[in-house]
This record gives sequence, C-alpha cells and structure tokens, in this order.
Amino acid sequence: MKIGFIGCGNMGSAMIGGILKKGVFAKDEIIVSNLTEEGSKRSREKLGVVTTMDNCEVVKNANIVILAVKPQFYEEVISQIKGCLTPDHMIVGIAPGKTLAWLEEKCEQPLKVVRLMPNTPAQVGEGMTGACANDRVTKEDLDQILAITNSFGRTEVVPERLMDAVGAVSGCSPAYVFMFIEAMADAAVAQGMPRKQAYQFASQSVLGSAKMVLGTGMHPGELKDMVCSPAGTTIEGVRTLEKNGFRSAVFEALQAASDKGKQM
Ligand SMILES: NC(=O)C1=CN([C@@H]2O[C@H](COP(=O)(O)OP(=O)(O)OC[C@H]3O[C@@H](n4cnc5c(N)ncnc54)[C@H](O)[C@@H]3O)[C@@H](O)[C@H]2O)C=CC1
Ligand SMILES: O=C(O)[C@@H]1CCC=N1
Repeated sequence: MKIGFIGCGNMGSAMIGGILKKGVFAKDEIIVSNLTEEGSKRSREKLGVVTTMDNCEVVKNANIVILAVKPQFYEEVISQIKGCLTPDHMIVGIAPGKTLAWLEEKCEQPLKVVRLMPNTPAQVGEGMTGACANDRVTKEDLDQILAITNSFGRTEVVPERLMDAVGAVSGCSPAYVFMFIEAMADAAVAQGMPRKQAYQFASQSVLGSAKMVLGTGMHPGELKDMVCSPAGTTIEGVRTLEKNGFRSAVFEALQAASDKGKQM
C-alpha cells in the first residue's frame, strides 16, 4: 500500500475516484479507514480499495496519509496514529485552519507535512486544489502529491498564508455556485421551464462561462461586456444584480468563509 485515507466520506472518496481513474495508484495500493463496518463496506463496494477500522493500520501500510475527517476529529485521530508515524511518512491535512505547524505539533515529531485544500468537483475530475508543504517535504515528495491532486483536477502550490483564501475561493465556492445555479433554475421554472431542463440551461451556462475565463485568458469584465448589448436584456439584469448587492454579497460570503478558517 502506498497511500492511506483516514476517513472516506465526500472528499476522501472524490479524491480516490480521481486517483484510480488516472491510475496514480492501483486499488490494492490504497487503504482507507472508516468509523463503521457499514462505511468500510461502502468504500470496498464503491471504490474497491483495501479497508480497515483501525487508523494505525492505515499509517502502517501507507507512506502518504491523508486526514480526510472533519476538522473537529483531527486531534482525536492524530492522537491515535502518532505512535505509528515514522520520519518517512508524509501527513496530509485537508481541513481548514489546521496549519502545517499545528499538524506537526500535534504529531509530536519532526515530519513531512502537507496541507491541501481540494473541492468536491474532484468527483468529476474538475477539482481545484491549493497546496503547501513544510521544509521537510522534498521536491520529489511534492511532485508525488501534485500527481495525486492533478489526477482529479488542477493544483496550485501557494504560500501557506493564502490557504484560507483558497478555502473560500475554491474549497467552499462550489456550494455558492450550486446556490447560484439553483436560483437561476428557479427563475426559469417560474417562467414555465421544466425543472430538469432549467438545471441543464443554468449549469451548462456556468460551465461554458468558466471555460471561457480559463480558455481565453480574457478579463471576466470584458467577457461580461460581450454579453451586454446596448439597451439589451442582459444589462437590465446587470443593473438589478448591482442594485441588490450581488458582488458585495459574494465578496462578504468569501470573506466570512476565510475568516472562519482562520478561527478554526
Ligand atoms: N466537503 C468538501 O467540500 C471539502 C471538505 N474538506 C475537508 O475534508 C475533510 C473531510 O470532509 P468530508 O469528506 O466532507 O466529510 P465527511 O463527513 O463526508 O467524511 C468524513 C468521514 O470520516 C469518517 N470518520 C470520522 N471520524 C473518523 C475516525 N475517527 N476514524 C476514521 N474515520 C472517521 C466519517 O465516518 C466520514 O465517513 C474535512 O476536514 C473538510 O474540512 C476540504 C475541502 C472541501
Ligand atoms: O465547509 C468546510 O469547512 C469544508 C472546507 C471547504 C469546504 N468544505
């Protein structure tokens, strides 16, 4: 086994899906732990990986150990595994607020520590991950981590001080985008469009718009201007969004998410 996941819920299984699809690791090189036998059964059936209910087993069988539990369980999990860790292990935190220094301190030994902030679009191979690492992580180690994160989307290595910003702009933002899609679809349904069709129109428009930003390198404002015909329909919507504080609402939401990360 080469890579281990402690916890295999939404994020763990999304990451493993990408890893398997791109063949970065084979099924028998991935070990995951779950709290319950039911969870283990789900991981085996859905992903085909090796499972255990003993978190130390994960550490003993993998040199890269991803802590894929909710932040409030980090301390408990680290206290269970710290006795099994060796200097060869790479510990990977994916929770907001759990800094490199905090992870190293809780593990009570000098270790290779990586912080990742992935997002759920990893499930469909379109994830965005921010990454940073401590000084013990070599270029080779980091390349190995990037091969993993790139298997389920894009990755940017950032200074650790940006990890709360990353958490907001890509870790949390899918939730806000889903709310935006839902709201647009609701409006189309209100005008008589069937619900399923409304989701397709709204989602494909978000997907295409995102691809235009990434693919053209053009400023989002310029792309917006291309849609707004003089005296047309779009600019009326722009006026209404501005009147209702759309940009400010988004700005404040990301600021709140980032601030929360700093407190955790
Ligand atoms: N869901 C998301 O969009 C993102 C989540 N994250 C981070 O990923 C981590 C995991 O989040 P999710 O996958 O969403 O949570 P989740 O609740 O879906 O999965 C966590 C899993 O860990 C298991 N678990 C809990 N305690 C355990 C223990 N002591 N030993 C072994 N397994 C245990 C749970 O049964 C569950 O299956 C969190 O730290 C979260 O902040 C990071 C970026 C995005
Ligand atoms: O809500 C959370 O705290 C996690 C981290 C980023 C996305 N979900």
